[in-house]
Amino acid sequence: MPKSEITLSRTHRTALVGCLVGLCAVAVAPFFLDTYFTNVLIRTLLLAAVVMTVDILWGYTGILTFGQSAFFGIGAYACGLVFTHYGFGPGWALGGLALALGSAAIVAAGTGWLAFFHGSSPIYASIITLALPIVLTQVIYSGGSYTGSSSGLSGFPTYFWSLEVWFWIAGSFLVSTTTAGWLLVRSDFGRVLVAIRENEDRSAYLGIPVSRIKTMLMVFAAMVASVAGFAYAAFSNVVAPELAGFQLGTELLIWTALGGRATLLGPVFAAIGIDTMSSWLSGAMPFIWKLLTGIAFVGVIVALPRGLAPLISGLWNRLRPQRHAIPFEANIVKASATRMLQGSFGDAPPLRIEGLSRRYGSLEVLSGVNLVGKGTELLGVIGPNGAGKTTLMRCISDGKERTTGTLYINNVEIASSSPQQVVGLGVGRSFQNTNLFETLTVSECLKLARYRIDGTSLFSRSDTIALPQPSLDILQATGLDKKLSEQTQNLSHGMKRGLELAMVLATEPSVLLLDEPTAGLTRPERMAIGSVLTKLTREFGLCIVLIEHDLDFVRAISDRVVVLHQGAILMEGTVEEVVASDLVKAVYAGHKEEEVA
Ligand SMILES: Nc1ncnc2c1ncn2[C@@H]1O[C@H](COP(=O)(O)OP(=O)(O)OP(=O)(O)O)[C@@H](O)[C@H]1O
Repeated sequence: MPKSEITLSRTHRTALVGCLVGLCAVAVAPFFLDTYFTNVLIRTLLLAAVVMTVDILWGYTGILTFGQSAFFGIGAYACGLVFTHYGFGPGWALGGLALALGSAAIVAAGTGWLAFFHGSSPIYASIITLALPIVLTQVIYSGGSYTGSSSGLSGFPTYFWSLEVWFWIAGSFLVSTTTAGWLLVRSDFGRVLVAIRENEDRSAYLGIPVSRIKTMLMVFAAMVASVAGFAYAAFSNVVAPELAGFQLGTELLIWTALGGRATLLGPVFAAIGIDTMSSWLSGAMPFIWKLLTGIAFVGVIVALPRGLAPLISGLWNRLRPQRHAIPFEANIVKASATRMLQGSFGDAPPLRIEGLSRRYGSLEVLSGVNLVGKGTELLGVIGPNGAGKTTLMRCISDGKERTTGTLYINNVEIASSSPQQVVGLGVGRSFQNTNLFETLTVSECLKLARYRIDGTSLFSRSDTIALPQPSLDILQATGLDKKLSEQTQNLSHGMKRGLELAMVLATEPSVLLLDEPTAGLTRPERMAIGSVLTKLTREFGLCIVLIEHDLDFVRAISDRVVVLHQGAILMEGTVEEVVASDLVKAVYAGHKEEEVA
């Protein structure tokens, strides 16, 4: 059996064992607890499940959300409203639960649509999620006798099961959702979430639908929170605006931070510990308990900015006998019948630009650019600093960048397509600055690049990555094929550039935009990359647009050269024509604009 299969089954086995241990603990715990603590723990276990969703959203995906309390409140009020105003019984309970799930999903989808549009900043999403509980609380306040206004609803008919039964329901819910969350963050999809957190723009330029993934994640997290809220209302027989409020939303974040972001179990245990302790302190020291918890919170954040879980796992790793983890070994194979390997993208020129301009306020960075990039052609774009070369790349790879003009990729107008949609049209872009996912391994990065074509697994890790031949060539030329389980932050600069190129090629582009791909590389590394690029045009029919300052490199590999100067095309021709041109020499010598014109 290959190693990777052992790792894969290990993950699921660990999840199964963890789930069973958790369920056993839940089954026996009520027999060791008094009534007061059982009561407190039922609420705490339900809130811990909500904290787990906050950790997936914030810790793993980087969405700082204050809004999970709103979904908890939606679930609680769905229960309170249905049981108070409409009816009580199994049918009504199921109807209320469906209402909770549906309302939470719709509100979360609306919030995601508002917060995660292409180009929105993370702080914008935080402000939207901050507004959500505030708005919802106001809606509850203005609901009069229907919502119970500031007093909420209480005394409605519900299931008055014993505390043990409610404890088992809350505990099983927490254990099952946490097991699912644990498998999710360890799966291939979990790596996609980390990639979005680490470098959202780069993820989009690999064709990953960042906004859609974030919105879907928010919808599922909201649904889990709403079920917890529904169960809490049915158990406690009380709903109040505070359940949907901003204060609870902030507490959920604090518990996540204290437990340790992106550790999943840390925030879950922190929620259980802190909420239980707070309940005890509020009874034992009613006047100073908030001060004490505040001081403890500040102390932990200052001393342990990454939370408690990394400290505890560090201590545990020191104490237990050293065991070497089996690294996750990916099996790289050649992708069969890829579009690239067929070497054909039809008769139309892969890239056509007509009348392109880009303004930043009153500054016109590009004006009236017309350009055609043919298949099997390496088009060098040169020009002095600030000429507009990178802006040109940005306009080709993002439909919302340009001010005017029309762009076609393989005869399809890009209109106002987002970067991931432009990747779908066949554009691959590498960046001027090496732009990778620092904590992911080489194989995880390559798998990300195949997301658009091969999809991803939600609850498991696949050990096989199918790559097109040019990606395999780059891996071999740079030695990356021997470093598949290495984190990218440990790679040399040359290897990082190589990996970036291999990732872009893994998306199977027909138009490849390269912004100084050999900057900072040694001569042998430049030669290796140069020969791969030449092969890409000759054998695979790609249209490559290459920005370079190294004129010798451009001369060695380009079929045609375009000179940009002050946002306009100054000259276009063969390498020899451009190099011999007095106009170009004058531009590079820094002569005044009038002299050049
Ligand atoms: N977001 C922005 N807002 C305002 N001005 C910008 C913005 N981005 C670029 N510019 C300006 O546009 C001009 C062209 O920038 P660009 O990065 O495209 O040049 P370049 O030819 O790629 O230069 P280099 O070779 O130094 O990378 C510069 O004057 C730059 O200051």
